[in-house]
Amino acid sequence: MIKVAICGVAGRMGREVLKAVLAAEDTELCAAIDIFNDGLDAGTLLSGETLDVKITSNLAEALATSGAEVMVDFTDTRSVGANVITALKAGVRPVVGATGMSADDFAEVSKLAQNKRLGCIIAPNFTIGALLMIKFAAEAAKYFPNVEIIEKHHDQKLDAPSGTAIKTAEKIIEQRGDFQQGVVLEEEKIAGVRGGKMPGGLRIHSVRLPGFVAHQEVIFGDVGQTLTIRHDTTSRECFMPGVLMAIRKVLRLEGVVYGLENLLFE
Ligand SMILES: NC(=O)C1=CN([C@@H]2O[C@H](COP(=O)(O)OP(=O)(O)OC[C@H]3O[C@@H](n4cnc5c(N)ncnc54)[C@H](OP(=O)(O)O)[C@@H]3O)[C@@H](O)[C@H]2O)C=CC1
Ligand SMILES: O=C(O)C1=N[C@H](C(=O)O)C[C@H](O)C1
Repeated sequence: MIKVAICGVAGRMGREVLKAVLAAEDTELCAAIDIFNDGLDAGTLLSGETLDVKITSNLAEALATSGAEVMVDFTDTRSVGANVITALKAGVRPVVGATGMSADDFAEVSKLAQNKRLGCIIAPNFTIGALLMIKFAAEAAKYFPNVEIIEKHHDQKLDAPSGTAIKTAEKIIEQRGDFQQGVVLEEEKIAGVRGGKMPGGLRIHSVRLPGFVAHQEVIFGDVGQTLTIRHDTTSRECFMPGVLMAIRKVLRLEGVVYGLENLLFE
């Protein structure tokens, strides 16, 4: 059994991971971490059945006393870097779902994972649909270098753009090299109206509204035609096969793997 600590366990994704870890035959919940609910049994987050694992806000202590082998983090952009650094220092392998880690924290995490020879998976998106969308978008960019990304999420999301949109843009930019899109003389009459600008002029537009879960369109344009690659998430269960795969694979890795595509499409 793989001993798993879940950080951010009381959140939308944390609860889903809790269900998945309890249901899988080869994983076992050993620690449950969240800011509030200290001392409550983790089972209260689901049906109320006692799991004999108390929720705690003290990550370092939870990792030191629970025998955790893997820490799954679905906290948020503000906390994820520090949590992952704490896990690696404790010799625990992180599977990171929370998006928006700072570049400085990413660099420190990479160095720590390498020096300690510990696996660490940082995955902006765990769904097969999104991974295929990114793969197909990178392929299309060879032929359609003009492209913009629209991502739509629920209105409680803290980071913008989404980690998935950033990853998609990075893969497209890798394919199209120094290509520059758009008109140099363009003027924004309302600041931000053209979205966020990535290298080469690739724009990302972030929509935040109740009613959405997670959605993205990658729109390619050429003379007289457009091509749209679109992915829609309608519930959070779809992330779980990827999370469980990462929990299993991280045990055999050394260093950081950024993006599940590196493990799926090897
Ligand atoms: N990689 C992927 O496939 C996916 C990634 N995500 C990402 O996962 C993250 C979580 O999303 P979601 O579940 O919707 O968010 P939620 O806000 O529902 O959950 C986050 C939880 O983490 C808690 N938390 C925040 N900081 C800490 C900390 N330092 N220690 C312990 N717990 C903490 C929050 O507590 P409180 O509410 O009190 O602040 C909350 O319970 C986001 O970054 C999101 O972008 C989401 C879906 C899929
Ligand atoms: O916050 C979310 O909900 C999601 N976040 C991830 C991201 O930022 O890409 C993955 C998915 O889009 C859901």
